[in-house]
Amino acid sequence: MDLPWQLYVFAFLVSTQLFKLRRQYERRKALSEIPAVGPSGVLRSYKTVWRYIRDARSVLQEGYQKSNGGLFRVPQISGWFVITAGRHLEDLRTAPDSQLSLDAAGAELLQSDYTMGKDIRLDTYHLGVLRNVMTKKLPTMLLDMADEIRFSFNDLIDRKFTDSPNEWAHIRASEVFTIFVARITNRSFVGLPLCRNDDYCNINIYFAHHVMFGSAVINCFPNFLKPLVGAVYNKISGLRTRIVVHLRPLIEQRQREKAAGEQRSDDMLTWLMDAAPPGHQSVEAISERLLNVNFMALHTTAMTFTHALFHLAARPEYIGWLRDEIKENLGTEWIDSPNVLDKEKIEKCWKLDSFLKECGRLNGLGAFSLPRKSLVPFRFSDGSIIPAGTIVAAAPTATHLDNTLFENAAEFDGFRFYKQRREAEARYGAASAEEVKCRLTSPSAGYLAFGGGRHTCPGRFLASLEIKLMLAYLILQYDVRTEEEGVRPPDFWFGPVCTPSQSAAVLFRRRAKL
Ligand code: HEM
Repeated sequence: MDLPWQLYVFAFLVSTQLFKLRRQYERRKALSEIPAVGPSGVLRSYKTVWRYIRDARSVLQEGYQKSNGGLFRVPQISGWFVITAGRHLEDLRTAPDSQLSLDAAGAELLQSDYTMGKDIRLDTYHLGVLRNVMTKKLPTMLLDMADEIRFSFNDLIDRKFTDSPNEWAHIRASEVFTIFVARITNRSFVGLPLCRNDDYCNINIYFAHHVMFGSAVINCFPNFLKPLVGAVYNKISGLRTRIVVHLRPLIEQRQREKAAGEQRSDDMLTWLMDAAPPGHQSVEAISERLLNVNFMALHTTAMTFTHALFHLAARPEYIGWLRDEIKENLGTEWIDSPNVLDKEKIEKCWKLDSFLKECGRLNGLGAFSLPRKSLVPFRFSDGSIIPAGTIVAAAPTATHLDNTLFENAAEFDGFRFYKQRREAEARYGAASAEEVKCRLTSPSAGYLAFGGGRHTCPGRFLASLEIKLMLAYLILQYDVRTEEEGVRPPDFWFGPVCTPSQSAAVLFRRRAKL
């Protein structure tokens, strides 16, 4: 008797799921030595999974405190994540990619092969461009960014004012400053006029939603169905195709200019085209690469800026202190003539640097960071072992609230790092390792806003410069306050992800004189 084909498919599906469950069971057994947050039984651990979805920050905080600087694990729908602190965090930061891999973690957590495209994992040439080319070009990028900042403040903020004197305009900060950052960043990624094109900016902004939502959907399906679900999802979303429509004319023009030996634009698009190895040079591949670089650059920078703006608006005393420092180091001429700016002058604003670092300490991107997947059984320096296939990460919020790392850790002190830096300078000299450690862009085992170790964010120098310039312009040109005076709008948390309030407004008032 012939069995119906549906039965074969059913048997295949059941056996792949059983195989998966068996692997999960073995991994669960291998991790049983590591203390768990909440009950560790298969069914009872789901209580903590639910708690994690609603309030990941407190789950990670509880694990961090109970483990006393050791490893701990938190349950997820798909198994357990192992979280590091102290010396284990140092192991995580320094482990080679062949043992603890960021790309493999991205492939699992973000389903990057389907949401972002396989190319970005198969060849990471964009990292070389960010670390080497972009960082050297910052002094010239700065001038373009300053010009775009002036345009965007005129276009997106000043238009909200009528002519009445002393007027306060309500600005929905998250929404407006995400558009700001998309324009300013893309001024040095693709130049004018594309950086001001609304559709182009929106594609880049919504790509983050595409990745986050897509990974949640695709993760619900068994591995063998993921390519199909991924293809359907990309077709429906359409963003990866739409970006090519905007970039094709620019890329083809630059290809023609290069062939003719002509002078080409000096921007991210050109640098990526020059660095792309064979097999990654098509218009589609370059467009996708730039879309992915934007994915990593835009929301991170916009959220960091907005968090800082909310702190500033709730604590007006800082506005005066920072204004004095900005005037002293940058003057005011650059507001109308960006050409007079230089990077060194901005770097002299130590109070601004410290203020931003403190904002990043207390209000970062979330409670879970530095995700890595173990490709082999990984041994920590104290001998603890996690099996291959485990997701391991750090808990930045809990680390940043650790009183043994930061005095009065729960308190906001905008000049905390400024005071430490002045002290380090006096004791060990300017540019000493101790002084450098206090800077916004210096990661450490206790400061994780930009990740750490071999994968420390390569865009942090650009982000720092961009945010400082935006804030400097804002502080010189406007007074700001929160809707409820002195009260910072509460952050929005979903699972381990933190964003500044999406609905809160900041009140802006134009200053009569600088
Ligand atoms: C304030 C803004 C930013 C914050 C807070 C931030 C934060 C981070 C964090 C936490 C990581 C993970 C590091 C790790 O796992 O160890 C990361 C990685 C990364 N960031 Fe940023 N980032 C920012 C801006 C940018 C910008 C502007 C760019 C690009 C121009 C960028 C490009 C990247 C890339 C490519 C990676 C992956 C590095 C790798 O694979 O080795 N980021 N960033």
